[in-house]
Amino acid sequence: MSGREFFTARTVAEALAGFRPAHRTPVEDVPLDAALHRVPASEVVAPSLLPGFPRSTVDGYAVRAADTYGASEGLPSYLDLLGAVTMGAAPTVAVRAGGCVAMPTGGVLPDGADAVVMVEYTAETMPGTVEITRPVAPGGGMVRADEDVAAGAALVPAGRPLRAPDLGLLAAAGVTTVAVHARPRVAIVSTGDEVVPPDTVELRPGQVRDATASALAGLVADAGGEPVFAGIVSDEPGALKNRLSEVLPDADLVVVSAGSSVGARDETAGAVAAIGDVWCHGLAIKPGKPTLLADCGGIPLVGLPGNPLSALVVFGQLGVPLLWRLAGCESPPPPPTTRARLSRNLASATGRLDIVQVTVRDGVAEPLFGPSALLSVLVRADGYVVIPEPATGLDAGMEVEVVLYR
Ligand SMILES: Nc1nc2c(c(=O)[nH]1)N[C@H]1C(S)=C(S)[C@@H](COP(=O)(O)OP(=O)(O)OC[C@H]3O[C@@H](n4cnc5c(N)ncnc54)[C@H](O)[C@@H]3O)O[C@H]1N2
Ligand code: MOO
Repeated sequence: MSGREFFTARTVAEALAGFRPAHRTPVEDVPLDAALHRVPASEVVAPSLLPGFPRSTVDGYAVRAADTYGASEGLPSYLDLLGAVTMGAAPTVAVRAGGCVAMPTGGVLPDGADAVVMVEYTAETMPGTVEITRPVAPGGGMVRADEDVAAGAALVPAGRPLRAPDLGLLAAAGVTTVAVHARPRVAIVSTGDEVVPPDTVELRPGQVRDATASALAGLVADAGGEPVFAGIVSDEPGALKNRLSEVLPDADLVVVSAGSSVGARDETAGAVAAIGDVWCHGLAIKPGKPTLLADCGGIPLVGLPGNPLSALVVFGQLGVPLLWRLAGCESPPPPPTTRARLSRNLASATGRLDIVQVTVRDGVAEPLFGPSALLSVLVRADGYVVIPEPATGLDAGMEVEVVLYR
């Protein structure tokens, strides 16, 4: 191994801050039913006010608030019933002093009215007269024409993945297509002479089925990307460089797993250096030290460790934020978390980010140990605890934040 070492070890914080290829996916128009979780390329400005008319929020009577001042059960105000508003239609009658108009929830407030008294505080004791037993302030029981969305206001911001209520507000405003960043296409390349496709029935001694590509495709899809399986490349010199040249033109991000350690057959760093600029080779993270980041003519490339567990941990920390950024989102939606007490001490080295898999039961986070060659550790975990770069460890009994898997 002499002479072979990682040539630029960086911290994860440095990588997140410093490895920022400018590439963004192109913008496309999609209909609302395909827009969930997509990232708007620019803010969508409301074409008109919402709700667009002053609107009752209760069943009752539209009034002039001043006509209800001082009203009580003992001393009601008496108002003339001037008519009724019909749902989905313009009022045919206005409210004048001393009068009121029957209102359904969601109806258009008639001219002259500035509030709606709830039906519970009224009584129609005589035909044509309404008794009001509680006062209402101006603006009570109604919303203004521009109270949901004002003129020129943004319906949804740029750069934040669309959520279900966003789709509702866009629909309410009559916006039925939205300009979003295309899903980043992520070319997933596995390497290694021993790695064979998952549908291989009989394994020869030493062969392993490609576990990483399928799992990475799941993480990519979860983060709004489009996984593209780019096959398994042998350790033969030149093979990886050739495959990378083929996949780069159609990719927004390239992910290569294995071959980035310091072993004699580890070809990734050489192949990548031949076609791009290596930003770092070696990252201060456990697991995942043999990570490589490169810029291949503007397209980011992440070289992941061979162990599937390590590959998935690193992709979660670096690949996922990178993927969102490619799609125009700088602050991806945070994963769910929970607070739990740590069951035992955890050691770390200062300057290194540690990701520790845990189970969580009854508020206790129990670390799962085992070499990163064991993918089943990730399957058993409920989530992970981060030991931050400056820390030398975490103490048993401490309350920690567990990032949960969904
Ligand atoms: N002398 C040292 N040896 C190792 C070091 C080190 O620092 N010094 N680091 C270890 C760590 S940590 C890891 S992680 C691995 C990473 O090595 P590579 O990135 O070069 O990956 P490989 O050696 O090719 O593979 C490691 C392991 O993972 C299996 N593998 C690879 N690809 C797949 C796949 N797609 N699906 C399933 N399994 C896969 C492969 O068969 C190996 O067993 O290096 C350590 N060694
Ligand atoms: O860092 Mo390796 O990536 O620990 O398994």
